[in-house]
Amino acid sequence: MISMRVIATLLTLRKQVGLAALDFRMASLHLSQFIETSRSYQNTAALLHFFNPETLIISSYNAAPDGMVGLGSLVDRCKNARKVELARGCFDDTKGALMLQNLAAKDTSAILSENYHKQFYLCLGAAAAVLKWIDIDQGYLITKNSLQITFNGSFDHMSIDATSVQNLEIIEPLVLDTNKKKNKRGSLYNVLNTTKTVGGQKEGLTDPAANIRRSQALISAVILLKNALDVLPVLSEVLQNATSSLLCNVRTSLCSHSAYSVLKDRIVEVIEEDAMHARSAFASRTEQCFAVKYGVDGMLDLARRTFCTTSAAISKLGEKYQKEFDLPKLKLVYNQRHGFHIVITELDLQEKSLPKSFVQVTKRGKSFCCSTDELMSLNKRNQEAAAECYKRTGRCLEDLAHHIRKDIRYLALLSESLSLLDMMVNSFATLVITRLPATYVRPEFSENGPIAIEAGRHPVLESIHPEEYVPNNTFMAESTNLVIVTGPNMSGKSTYLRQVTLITIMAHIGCYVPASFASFRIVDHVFTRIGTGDNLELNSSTFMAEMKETAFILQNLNDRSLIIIDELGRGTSTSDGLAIAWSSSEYLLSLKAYTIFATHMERLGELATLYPNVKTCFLTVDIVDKRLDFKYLLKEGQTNCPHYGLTLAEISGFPSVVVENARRITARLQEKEKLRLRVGQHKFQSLRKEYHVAQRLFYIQYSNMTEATLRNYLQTLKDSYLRNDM
Ligand SMILES: Nc1ncnc2c1ncn2[C@@H]1O[C@H](COP(=O)(O)OP(=O)(O)OP(=O)(O)O)[C@@H](O)[C@H]1O
Repeated sequence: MISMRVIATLLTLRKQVGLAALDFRMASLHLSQFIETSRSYQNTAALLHFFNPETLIISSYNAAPDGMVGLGSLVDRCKNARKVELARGCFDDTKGALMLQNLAAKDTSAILSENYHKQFYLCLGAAAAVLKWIDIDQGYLITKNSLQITFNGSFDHMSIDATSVQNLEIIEPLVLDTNKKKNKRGSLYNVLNTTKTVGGQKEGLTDPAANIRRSQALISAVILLKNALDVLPVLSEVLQNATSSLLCNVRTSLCSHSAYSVLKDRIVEVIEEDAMHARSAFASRTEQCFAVKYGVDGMLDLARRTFCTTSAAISKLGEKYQKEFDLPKLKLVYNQRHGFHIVITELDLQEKSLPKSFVQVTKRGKSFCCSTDELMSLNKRNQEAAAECYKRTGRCLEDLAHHIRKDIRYLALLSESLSLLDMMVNSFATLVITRLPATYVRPEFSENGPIAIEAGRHPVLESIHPEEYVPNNTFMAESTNLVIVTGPNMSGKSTYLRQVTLITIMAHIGCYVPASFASFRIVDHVFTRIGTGDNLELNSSTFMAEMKETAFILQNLNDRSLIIIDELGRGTSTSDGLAIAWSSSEYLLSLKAYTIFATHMERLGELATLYPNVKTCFLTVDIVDKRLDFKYLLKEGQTNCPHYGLTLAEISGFPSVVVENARRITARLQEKEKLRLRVGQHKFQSLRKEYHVAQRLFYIQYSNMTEATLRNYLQTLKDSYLRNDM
């Protein structure tokens, strides 16, 4: 979820929604325009939840189209946002397009062409309103060519609703550990969050409200910019042989652009060639004080001399204390809050007490922190000298900053490209390298092909127990679009469902995936229904929550959705529950969307005898010494561990007479079931066989088998058809 300093504008017309979200921290504007498929604006709500705006601007005229609930209730759901109503005239799409052309950091001819304008007039209108409001009401003016503009239509991105983001533990883990704290390593975001740059982490620009001294921030920004420009020649060399269009684009737009070398020459007229950004407080302070070249400002050179003299005096004072008090391990440490102070551990004190002249004593862990009158006075002079250096350096850099600002569009491109490379290298590529020897593969994509994953693994769970994790395969296609997964409690059903979804998401964000092979049909919406207990806040019962979540999925899915349902219909009577699960499945299998359904209801598996596009799978479990031995291996067919409920009851200490009686009842029920199923199976068996052969032949088009392998495959297919083994 993006937080803070986002202002969003909404404009709707019939079922179309245009949204503009202006993010102050990133100096970026996100435009979206799409057809709202949900009557209660669920897609729009998901987007607003993602942007989490502090202000939400809507048009004062927003009549609800037929059958829609109206914007009012949606806007009320954004509890953190201040609502602002503007006259419809402020949402002028022509003005919006002109403003964006003027403010955009990149060339906008592609996205603001006449075609685009006609098609996406709602989000352009929304953009006009937000830009007008920040100018007139807030007094902010956005500099020309400085705004990053992104556009998401409903056709080229995958949306994940807020509940699914929680269910899949994408940003934060659901499970609380024994200390009631969330396990911070347990989410997909934690696994991928290994980027090194600020942009890569999506943290963004400095918050104007933060209490950072202006000149210090300026010096640090200029040094960082110089360091970024320094790496461009190296980057150009590294990308020399790159073949991907993305990397080639980075090389041509960054490394060969003359604007960057001109900028660097201008910076090194003022800044020392070897000025580096340092992370430690002490090193960064020294770097900042000495960043500007000698001779640029006489007063600055004088302040530096005082800074050096006092720093040297402080260092000598430390040596003096070591000898005088016989404390060879005594250290003088610098931090931003206290400046220089004495640090000595209990152990190094060797049972001596601290000298009387040591004042302001505090204890941190096993160390004492303190100072002396002499050190405090030197510290003060040293701090004043540093402050004077910052002030003077800041002034020296003002001209330079003015010059740099003119090139802001190139800086925006530089920051965006380096953040992108950071994400690709330090997050995605690092993930692959650090998980070796576990395999991560480059996923393949097809327009209408299957989702096929070989030896797929859960990216988060695998990182916790790499040796023990059992990989599993997945195959879903339009001809097998409903997969029913059964298995006892704790056999790994939920994990498998989450694993398939997380692998799909990773593939769609451009990351390698934990599998030995993976191919995907483009998924534009992920839906999940995973029971996580009652929603106390909304006072919904388990059943009600289940129904609401399922209704949401059934109302909003489309042909390219991926749906995972972990149990449905448990919270009501057995017959009603099965009826709901059965009819929802029938609805889902009649569409082109792909669904995986985990359930304890074994009867749901009968769907596979009626519909050829339903596949049943089970997670294998053995019973050893009356105990369940979980294998976590997914196999095709019905469960290999029938009546595990009875086994569990027996292990739990049920009287044997009760268990025996239960076994007799189950056996009688099963006999009747078998008879009924035999009739059904007989009727559909030959049809199913032919369907499966046709399906396999059809999907050969998406494989890249060699001719020899293909011949082999066809022969095996023929043999199993003749053997009746399909
Ligand atoms: N493929 C796997 N390899 C190794 N361990 C696994 C695997 N899948 C699941 N597990 C382990 O099994 C535990 C139980 O898995 P999970 O919660 O998915 O079972 P479940 O069948 O959904 O249970 P329930 O029906 O009670 O919800 C997990 O916490 C995980 O530690």
